[in-house]
Amino acid sequence: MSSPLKPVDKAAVLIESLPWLERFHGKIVVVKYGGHAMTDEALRKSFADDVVFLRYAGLKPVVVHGGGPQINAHLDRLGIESTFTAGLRVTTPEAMEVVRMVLVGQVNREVVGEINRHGPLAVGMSGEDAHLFTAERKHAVVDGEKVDIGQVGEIVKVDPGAVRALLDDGRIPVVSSVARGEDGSVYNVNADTAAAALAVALQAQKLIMLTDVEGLYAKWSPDGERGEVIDRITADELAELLPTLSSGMIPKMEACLTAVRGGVPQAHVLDGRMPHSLLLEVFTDEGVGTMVLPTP
Ligand SMILES: Nc1ncnc2c1ncn2[C@@H]1O[C@H](COP(=O)(O)OP(=O)(O)O)[C@@H](O)[C@H]1O
Ligand SMILES: CC(=O)N[C@@H](CCC(=O)OP(=O)(O)O)C(=O)O
Repeated sequence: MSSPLKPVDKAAVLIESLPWLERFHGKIVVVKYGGHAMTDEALRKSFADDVVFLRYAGLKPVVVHGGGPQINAHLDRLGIESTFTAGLRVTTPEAMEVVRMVLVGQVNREVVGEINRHGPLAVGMSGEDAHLFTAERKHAVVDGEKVDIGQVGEIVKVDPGAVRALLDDGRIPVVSSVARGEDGSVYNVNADTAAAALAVALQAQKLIMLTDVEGLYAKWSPDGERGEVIDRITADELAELLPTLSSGMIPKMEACLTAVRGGVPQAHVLDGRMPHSLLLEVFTDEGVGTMVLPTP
């Protein structure tokens, strides 16, 4: 295959990754793979290639996947209405059955299958397996008021033993964001929230969120307003900005804040629609998207 790059430029690209390879060798990176970044076949393949690349480059990637659009499609097919409050799906017992079926039975299998085209690397798990996530019922807060949103869970305990065992065995854990309560109830956990909780429990070096925008816009409205993409923000600055955010960015940026305040050195929001954004973030000097850092 011919390439527009001269050999010397190819070598420059490869060598640019050396400091990052050194820095992240053997380190855990939690990647949140959003449902919007998996709607296209080519993107699913490039995501799987990137995760396998990270693994063979000596990092320890852990994937936590979402599947919001896939759940919506299934609920539509069944004629079940679904709404979101503060970025979280209001989850009736009927919707919970669909959420679990789609995340664990469909999306998880697809992500595992795509990665395993490269070899026996990925192992799928639900947050219910080996008590990975224990959750309690969560309420949303809208205009200062507590609002009931059904079987939505807030993670109160993470037991990452099974994930660590898979990493020690050289595997790539692929986790669905469904959790159990102490009382045996099943909960729908936002996948960003689940990824952050796992990144903290594993003391990951990075949390990377792949979504359907370039990063966090300084200004955003549903009718098309877009400000600049914020390339770096500290935890304290983000905490100040949080009350002004809307829709899916609320759980996503809350998750970045939880991760960084919980000891993860960097959390990133990247454009999952751009092929190989994951590799560019980890292995190049520029970085892409929005990076959240601890407040110095
Ligand atoms: N300030 C903002 N910057 C970027 N996106 C925003 C912002 N506020 C709200 N959004 C919305 O949040 C969406 C991402 O959240 P979500 O749809 O939950 O993604 P995912 O499925 O990847 O988790 C964006 O597509 C955009 O519509
Ligand atoms: C409570 C809640 O909102 N759960 C999410 C879980 C999936 C998810 O988070 O998917 P994305 O990452 O693709 O948005 C939902 O039901 O859609």
